[in-house]
Amino acid sequence: MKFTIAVIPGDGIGPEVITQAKKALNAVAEAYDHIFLYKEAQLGSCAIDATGGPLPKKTIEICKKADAILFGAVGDPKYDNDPSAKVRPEQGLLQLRKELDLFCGVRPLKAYNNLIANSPLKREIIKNTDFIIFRELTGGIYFGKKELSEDMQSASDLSTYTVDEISRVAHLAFQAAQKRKKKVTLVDKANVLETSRLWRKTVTEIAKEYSDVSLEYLFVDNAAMKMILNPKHFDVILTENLFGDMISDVASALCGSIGLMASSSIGNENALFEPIHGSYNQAKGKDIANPLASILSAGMLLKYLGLHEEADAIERAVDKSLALGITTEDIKRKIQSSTSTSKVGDFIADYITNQDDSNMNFKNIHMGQSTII
Ligand SMILES: NC(=O)c1ccc[n+]([C@@H]2O[C@H](COP(=O)([O-])OP(=O)(O)OC[C@H]3O[C@@H](n4cnc5c(N)ncnc54)[C@H](O)[C@@H]3O)[C@@H](O)[C@H]2O)c1
Ligand SMILES: CC(C)[C@H](C(=O)O)[C@@H](O)C(=O)O
Ligand SMILES: [Mg+2]
Repeated sequence: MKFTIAVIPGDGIGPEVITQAKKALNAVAEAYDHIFLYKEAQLGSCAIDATGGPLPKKTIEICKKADAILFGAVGDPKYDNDPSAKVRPEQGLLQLRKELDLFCGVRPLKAYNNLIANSPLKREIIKNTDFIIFRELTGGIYFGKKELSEDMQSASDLSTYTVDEISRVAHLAFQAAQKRKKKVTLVDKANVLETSRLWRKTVTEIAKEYSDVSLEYLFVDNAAMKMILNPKHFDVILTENLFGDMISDVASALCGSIGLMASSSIGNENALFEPIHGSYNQAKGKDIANPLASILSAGMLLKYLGLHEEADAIERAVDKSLALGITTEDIKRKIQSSTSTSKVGDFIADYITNQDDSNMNFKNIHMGQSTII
């Protein structure tokens, strides 16, 4: 089959990790006889440099025409460290989410058996953790009116939610729970925020349509604590935009590194796939960033296109790289040395091509100073 994929490498480590995800997609294309046509587009700091704005019109056009979008990361310290900058790279990503109405952020977290020792949590606490965050992505405080007073002595960000905005993401969360352990945890701050109370009321009503799914409520501060003390408590977490951003980074740390956590941003017409991490500019160009979150995002993209077997091939290759310890430094095992971003990508692509490891020459895969055999 033939698919057009919009590819937005973005800033910092974005291009490096997206190169590895494309290697995996190319290996899938070859092994399963598909054609992936890549249309590259700019977004973020690189787009500001090239066009003056973070989201060129051309990028929107390319994304709208594509079957799916693969995205790296945005952000640059020159904007992070300048609170008065009016144009910012992140605005490009937020505008794209809004423009394409990508209202549902899906962020799965699974504890890999081969990485249990890399978790900051005790083995018995992290083992078998498997939950998924449904994060509302186009509403709330991210998109409300922002104001800075003329004397610059006060500022405000407005958070607004409508019943419709809450309902559409809630339905997707309940439907996902029906295929999993049948439990939705609504994470909010209903003891303080009016928007959270609207979330509770709306989600409680919707839950009646899913009698096979149980609904529980947790305040976000308690949820963050529980995620560390007892992550197995969770199945599907449903939450608003800002809380979803925060708890997904907390979740990513549980399995050992944010460099492992993939995501999709789903709308009715389009879908974008991206690692949840940022542009990690300290690592830019060093070939040390973990590419697995991007590679796994490419796997989610394949599932979205209906290519389930192909997505499984990516997941198997990732599992194998973890089993063999062919990993970047953020998840290396104590007794092993790490390898580079590009070598991890090469391994994954080779493994997909060969479908197993019997034809592979591991001697080519250098583990820092040593080789793995
Ligand atoms: N979706 C996005 O594009 C996105 C997400 C988060 C942050 N940002 C932007 O990225 C820039 C940097 O933000 P930040 O430092 O807060 O977050 P970050 O995710 O870029 O990095 C935080 C830390 O996570 C680790 N990390 C991140 N990606 C990794 C990878 N692939 N492999 C190994 N370790 C990894 C590193 O230890 C890093 O110091 C900012 O400009 C921010 O706005 C963009
Ligand atoms: C870059 C930023 C706008 C973005 C967000 O806050 O949504 C990021 O942190 C994420 O998690 O995708
Ligand atoms: Mg984030």
